[in-house]
Amino acid sequence: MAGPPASLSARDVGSFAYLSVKDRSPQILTKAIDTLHRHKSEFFEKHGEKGLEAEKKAISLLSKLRNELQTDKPIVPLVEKFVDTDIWNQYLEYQQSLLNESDGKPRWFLSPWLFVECYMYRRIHEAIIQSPPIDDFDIFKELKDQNFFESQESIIALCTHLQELRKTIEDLDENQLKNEFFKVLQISLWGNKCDLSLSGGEHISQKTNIMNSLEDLKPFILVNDMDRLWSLLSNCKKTREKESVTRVDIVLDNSGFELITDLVLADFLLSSKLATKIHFYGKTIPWFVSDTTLHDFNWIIKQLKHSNNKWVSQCGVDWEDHIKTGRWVYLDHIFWTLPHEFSAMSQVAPDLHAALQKAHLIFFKGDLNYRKLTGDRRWEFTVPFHEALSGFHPAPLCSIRTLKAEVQVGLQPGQGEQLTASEPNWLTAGKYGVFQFDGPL
Ligand SMILES: O=P(O)(O)OC[C@H]1O[C@](O)(CO)[C@@H](O)[C@@H]1O
Ligand SMILES: [Mn+2]
Repeated sequence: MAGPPASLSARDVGSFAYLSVKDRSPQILTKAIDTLHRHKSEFFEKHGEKGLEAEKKAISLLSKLRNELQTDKPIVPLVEKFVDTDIWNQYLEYQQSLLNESDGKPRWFLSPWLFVECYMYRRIHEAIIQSPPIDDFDIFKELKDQNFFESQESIIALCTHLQELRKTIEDLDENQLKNEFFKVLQISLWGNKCDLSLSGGEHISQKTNIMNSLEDLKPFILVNDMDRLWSLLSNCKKTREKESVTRVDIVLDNSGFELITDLVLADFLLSSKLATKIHFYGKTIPWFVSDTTLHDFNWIIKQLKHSNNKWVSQCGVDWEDHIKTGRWVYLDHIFWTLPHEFSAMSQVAPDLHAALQKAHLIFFKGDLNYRKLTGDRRWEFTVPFHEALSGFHPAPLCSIRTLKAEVQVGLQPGQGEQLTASEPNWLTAGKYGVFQFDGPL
């Protein structure tokens, strides 16, 4: 049997992977360096001379990293001891083992894009932890926070919608509840347009009320398995015994506006009783610019709670309560910031895999999760999603993702070709989206 197709890689000159490594990644590193510069006086105030030295050290490490990338140097092992250092270095050896003699060592413009891109963010983290006393500095924090502040109008609209809905939710009939479920799902999907790594760290936020755009955006949903999600969860609700649990896990993506849309979805699942418990998974270290860490998660809920808008602050209060009462649980795991595709999870992180198996449904938010679900490979557009998952089926799962990388499976025959002919960048502009489900019918 033929193996899976080749990985996306910057070795394909002109591909999105190539352009990302060539242009976007150095741009992100430059911004990171600039951020350190701008925080110089803050470091000095906090730590005195030691803070200044640390800032210099981190900048020089990041400049070195940018130079390695731009001159296509071999990928070198991580040096600083951290919980995942050995796993990373083993993975590097594995990548080395895949190469022919003539290719030499894994390199930025040769190796799989998923690997080198994850590696870049892991090296950024290494530069910071090698620079105490500023070793807990989140270099992307201000960008994430800015995205949140700039999306205020849309956040107010979402929180108002949710609070109004909660008042009457008990009175809705099946069909009305289904429609509301579909609305919060679509809000969460389009929330994924707002990541900051696609824009190279340039501001991108949700300035307008997303609620008004849902109808207009429907044609851009290329795979729409929302009905299957409804069947699954409404069935759980109907058949659930009194004290038993329906757990939905959400593998989070970006903080800021997207996180709010995910929390709205999670709140709706509880209020509608489609679920009784939510597990959120975030990142342990700053990742792909805008991804959610525990700090971002707590920060955002606190911000909401202290808002002047009564609906927004009500959301903050309710959500804090969900956490206190254990209906919402935030978890992180080092696996989410490793370079492995998800089909390797049962081997690399059996504990996480076993935890996910206990969910009734898992949502995977965003583009990077989709790339890891499908192994970031050059699949034909019509390959079934189930096949592209390459054996990763811990529980029924659904990718909620706007397309920002050249991988898409599960399309109708001819659909991909037609889009390519009419819109050359349909795979990467974040304009199209999918709800792609895998699980028993
Ligand atoms: O936040 P998301 O949706 O995972 O997107 C991450 C982005 O980073 C990339 O990995 C490229 O750098 C793209 O796949 C995507 O544009
Ligand atoms: Mn992201």
